[in-house]
Amino acid sequence: MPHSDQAAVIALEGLGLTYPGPPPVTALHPCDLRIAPGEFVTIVGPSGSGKSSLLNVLGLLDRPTRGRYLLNGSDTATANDSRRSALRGQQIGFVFQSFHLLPHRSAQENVELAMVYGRTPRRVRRQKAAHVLARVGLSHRAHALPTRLSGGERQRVAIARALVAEPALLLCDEPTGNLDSETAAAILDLLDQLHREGMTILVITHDGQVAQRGQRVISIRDGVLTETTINTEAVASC
Ligand SMILES: Nc1ncnc2c1ncn2[C@@H]1O[C@H](COP(=O)(O)OP(=O)(O)OP(=O)(O)O)[C@@H](O)[C@H]1O
Repeated sequence: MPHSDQAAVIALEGLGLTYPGPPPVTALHPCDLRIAPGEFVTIVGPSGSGKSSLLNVLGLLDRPTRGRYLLNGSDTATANDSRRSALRGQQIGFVFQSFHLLPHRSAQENVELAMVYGRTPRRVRRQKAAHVLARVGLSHRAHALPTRLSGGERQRVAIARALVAEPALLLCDEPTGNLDSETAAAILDLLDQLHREGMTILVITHDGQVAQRGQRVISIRDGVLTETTINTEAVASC
């Protein structure tokens, strides 16, 4: 159980986003949110509620138009683009609905490629990739191409790739959106397992059942965040 005195992985302070237009559209109304290390948080909302806008801001792909966003203690709003790219690479592991794997590279190579921009020697890259593939239960398919893997196995590779740089946050965008319900449940079980191992996880989804797997469930509607289930001391207020 996270403690409120630990540094937050995500701290939003009066963060908001208005697209300039014309006409201007306020996609995110000013909100405060704190996610502590080791939490498993879901954000759920219908189409047009602001999920992608929030994901883009949290993933450092877009800048808020007001407020502050501290990622693992670093103030991202004042950072320049190259610092933000570095923070993104070091602190965030992304998991997408459609996996985004390189089709002509094996599972193992897809994971190794997530480390090529660092200074990790090849031998260590191989070891680390093998280790995370084992962690997601995919050692036996390490040398398969993505086209020879099932949807669930592809998402496991994508999760391994996201984990390999040891990010502070696993940021998942509709991680089960392309999977049948049984496979989706297995992927959510894997996220649960990673959470129990101490990973900080944020899942953004339109699916209420997926959202219920979170330790904290935050709903987003018309750009307003509201905490609906609170199992910890952490609080979101908007
Ligand atoms: N570039 C943009 N310029 C102006 N308005 C935008 C822009 N992108 C999104 N919006 C608007 O901001 C609001 C939130 O959109 P957003 O894409 O974040 O919602 P969403 O919850 O991700 O929707 P969906 O589930 O359909 O992808 C919507 O009203 C949308 O029309």
